[in-house]
Parts: sequence; C-alpha cells; structure tokens
Amino acid sequence: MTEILTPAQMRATEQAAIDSGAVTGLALMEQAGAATRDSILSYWPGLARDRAHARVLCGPGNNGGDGYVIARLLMDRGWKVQVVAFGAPDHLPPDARRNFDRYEGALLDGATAPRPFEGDLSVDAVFGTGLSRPISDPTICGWLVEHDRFTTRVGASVAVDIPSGLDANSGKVLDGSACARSALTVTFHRAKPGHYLAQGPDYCGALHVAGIGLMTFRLISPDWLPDLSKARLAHKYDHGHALVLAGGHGKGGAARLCARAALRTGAGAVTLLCPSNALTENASQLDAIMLRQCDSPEDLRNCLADTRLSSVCLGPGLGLGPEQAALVATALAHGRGLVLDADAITHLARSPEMAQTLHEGCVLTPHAGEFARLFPEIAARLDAPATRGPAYSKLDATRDAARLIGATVLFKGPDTVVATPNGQAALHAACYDRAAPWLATAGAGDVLAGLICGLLARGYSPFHAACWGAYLHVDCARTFGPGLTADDLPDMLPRVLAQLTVPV
Ligand SMILES: NC(=O)C1=CN([C@@H]2O[C@H](COP(=O)(O)OP(=O)(O)OC[C@H]3O[C@@H](n4cnc5c(N)ncnc54)[C@H](OP(=O)(O)O)[C@@H]3O)[C@@H](O)[C@H]2O)[C@@H](O)CC1
Ligand SMILES: [K+]
Repeated sequence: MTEILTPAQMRATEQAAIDSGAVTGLALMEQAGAATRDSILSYWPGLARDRAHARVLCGPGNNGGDGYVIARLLMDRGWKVQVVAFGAPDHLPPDARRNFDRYEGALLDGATAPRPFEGDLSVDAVFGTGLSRPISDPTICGWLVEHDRFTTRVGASVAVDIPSGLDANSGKVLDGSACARSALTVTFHRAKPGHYLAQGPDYCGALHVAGIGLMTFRLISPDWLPDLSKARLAHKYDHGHALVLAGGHGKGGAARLCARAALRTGAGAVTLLCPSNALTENASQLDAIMLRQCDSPEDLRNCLADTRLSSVCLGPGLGLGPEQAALVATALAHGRGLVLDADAITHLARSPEMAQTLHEGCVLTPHAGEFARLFPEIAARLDAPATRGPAYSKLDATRDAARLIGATVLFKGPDTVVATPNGQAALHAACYDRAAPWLATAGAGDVLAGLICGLLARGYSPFHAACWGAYLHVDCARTFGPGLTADDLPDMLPRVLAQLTVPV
C-alpha cells in the first residue's frame, strides 16, 4: 500500500517532526532541494554530464526557498544558473530567506528579466502546497506561461512539489488561475491527492516522490522487502563483493559465520581476511568463501584498493588489541559500506577520535551492553524509570544515537530498532507471530552482521540493508525452529529467500 497525504496532513507531519526536535525546517528544505537536484540528474543524465544552464523561478514562500537550494546545489556542480525571484526578500519566510542569502548566483527581477530562456532546464518553484488563491499577478502569470512553453519547446522542466497554480488537494487548477505544465514533478515524503486527481497528471508530467528525512517509524514487514532475486544475466561481481575481517588463530568462528551469511544473501563474492597464523584454520573450513592474508593495515589498504569490493564487515571475533584498532581505523578511512559489530564497536567506544570518522555508509549493530558503552548518556536516559508520558523509548534512543554518531544504528534485541542520522527509523519486533526465542544463541549476532554486509554489498542502502537483515535473521530462526544454533541460520536463507523472491 502506498500512502498519500493531503497538504494539511503533510504540514502536520512536517510540524510534528520539527516540534519533536528530530529535524529542523531548514534541514527539510535542504533535503527537498537535494532530492530535486538528484531527480533532475537521474532523469536527464545528459544534462548531468554537460553541466547545463538552468533557470529557477522562485516564489515568495517556502516553495521558493526550495528553489534557492536547488539553484545553489546545481551551481555547486558547475552548472550555470539564474534565478528569477518573485516577492520581496524581506517578506520571505525565515528558512526561505536563509537560502536566498546563501545563493550567490545571478538574480533577476521578474519584471525585467529577459525571456524566452535559451538554457537547458527550467525549474518551477513559484508556489507549492501554500497556494491559497488563483494566481492573477500579471508578472507571475507571464513567467508561468513562459515555463509552460519551455516544457513544450525544450522538454527539460521540473515542478518543485506541485506545478504552480495546481491545487495539491484536488488536482484542480484554481478557477481563473495561471498554471504551468512540467515534464517532471518532484514531491516530498508522500504524493498528494492533487498529483493523481483531475488535471493533476496532465500538469505534473512524470512524478518522483523523494524522501526528505521526515521521521517516520515503520514496522519492518514482508510487504516492505524488495524482490531479492539476482538479475538473470548479471556477472557475479554485479552482485557485489563483501569483505569480512577475522581475528587470529582459534578466533575465526564468528567471522566465518558472518561471511557465510553474507554469501547466502546473494553477494556475488565474499572474501575472509585473516592474519597469516589463522590461514590454515580458515582454509580447512571454507570453500565458496575466498581467503586472503591480512597482517597489517597496509595489507587491508591493498585489499581495499580493489574497487569491486562493495562492503566490509569488522568486529566478529576481531580482537581488542591496538593492531585491530588500526584495522578499524583503516577501514573507516576508505568510506565504503561498512558494518561495525562486536569488537569494532568496543574500539569505537574507546576512541572518540575514531568514532568521529564514522560516515553515512556505516552500520553499527550494538546489543544493549555495547550501546551503553558507546552512548552512555542516551542509555542512561533509556534505562531510567518511566515516570511520565510520553516516556523515552528505544526508538527515541536509537534515533538520537544515529544522529549523534552520524551513522545508521541497529540496536539489537527482541525489539530491534534501526535509525539513520537523518531521522528515518524502523522497528522489527520479534514478538506475537514473529517471536523467535531460539535466536538468543551464541553467534546469532555475527550472522546478522553478515546478512547486513551481504545486502550492503548488493547495493542496498545502509538503512535498508539493516532493516532487511533484521527481518531475514528472524525469518531464518523461525524457519529452523527449536534447537537452532547460529550455524543453522545461513543454511535457512535459501528457504526464506525462496518465499520472498519471484521465481525465474
Ligand atoms: N514546511 C516545511 O518545512 C517544508 C516545506 N517545503 C516546501 O514549502 C512549500 C510550502 O511552502 P509555503 O507553505 O510557504 O507555501 P508556498 O507554496 O511556497 O506559497 C506560500 C506563499 O505564496 C503566497 N501565495 C499563495 N497563493 C498565491 C497567489 N495565488 N498569488 C500570490 N501569492 C500567493 C502566500 O501568500 P499569503 O497567502 O500568505 O498571502 C505565501 O507568501 C512546499 O510546497 C514545499 O515545496 C519543503 O521545503 C519541505 C519543508
Ligand atoms: K511549484
């Protein structure tokens, strides 16, 4: 089911997120602008290559504010940009005014700017969901006619949130109003009824719905999982290559469990890296998983130089010495999709400098004890008795932790919560018909880290890899049932995936 929101519901959602402190209006506006830029670049790859010339029509409200962000972000990519501004800057709402001030490109007055525009892309950021009456101002009407003609003449045109003049609630052009067609409309968080009703589709062209980091908590459920089938004609490296670091001699079990899980998710290849003293032990227990020696950060750097490597997992059985701390620091410096579990989390808790190098490609998978070591204040707040409602929840704590540390956090437990630095969050509760008590077994966490690493290798985002890893983990446990040990979990994946993929 795809949810749509009326403009009033959307405003309430934005306001609730802002009031909760999860996000600021300015951050939402930045995300809206960035999402529009990304849609433009993916919809017209030719323009992305050529560093095109864009014109942005900016209105007197926050829709105009989005326009100033888009103008700045396109300029940052080397585009030539001009803004045609409507309304006095002093009357812009605060967030739009901040973005007006941050834009340093050409600024033309609507009354005097030349037209027609001979560039490559026209952006309509005149009015969005705040349209309250028909557009009758002759200057604005003239520019909307110009944008509409550009759509016919040139083709590459974008409406920000909704075509100006179209009512987002009904899809009707307000009586007597000007309204401009675009080739592409980029709306935020959820589509609105007006994108689908009445004249809406004729004016919108194509419709992109883009996330802007609005805090939505969702339950991780099978209807949300993608089809995890492998592409029919793809090469093994098209499905990614995961790297798992193992500890020394006699400590390799956890990393092998992790690597086997990563390979079973469908990653094209998995390599286990271990010190030379553990090569024989690992070689005797691995076949489909490749093995490579790593005795120093230099060895790891050499390995990471292979651009086919798409994700890395560190932590299970890794070890807590300074040599292993250096490996964690080296992996972090490489900026790839990275799962940090177990001992890697302890290294992060010991070194605030290292924690500062976490980036958005990282997923941390702490259990309660590790979470408390890494986020002592947040954990104390979560553990305090709930004396008043609404009480501080594991959802709140995970979201705060992710924002604080700048990486996706999966806070393990029977109630597993996943959150990203921008406030996205999801919950997988292994209770009711998803109860999996047999999952409380040694090594189960290593398998979870491997599932996430495998999904990251396949190209899923940190948030989705973590959410879907949590789901698959519980499904594997439930499929096996009583008597489960961690080694059984990866072997359950074929049956679980068969239920979730479309047969070829
Ligand atoms: N809220 C958020 O956090 C986020 C919001 N976002 C963005 O904000 C948009 C909503 O912004 P908004 O509410 O400021 O409304 P917007 O569409 O810019 O217009 C309002 C202005 O236009 C004026 N006006 C209206 N009709 C008119 C007419 N016919 N002729 C002339 N003037 C007219 C109106 O004047 P007033 O009615 O007050 O006299 C007011 O000055 C939304 O679509 C999305 O793009 C994103 O950044 C994500 C975060
Ligand atoms: K618009």
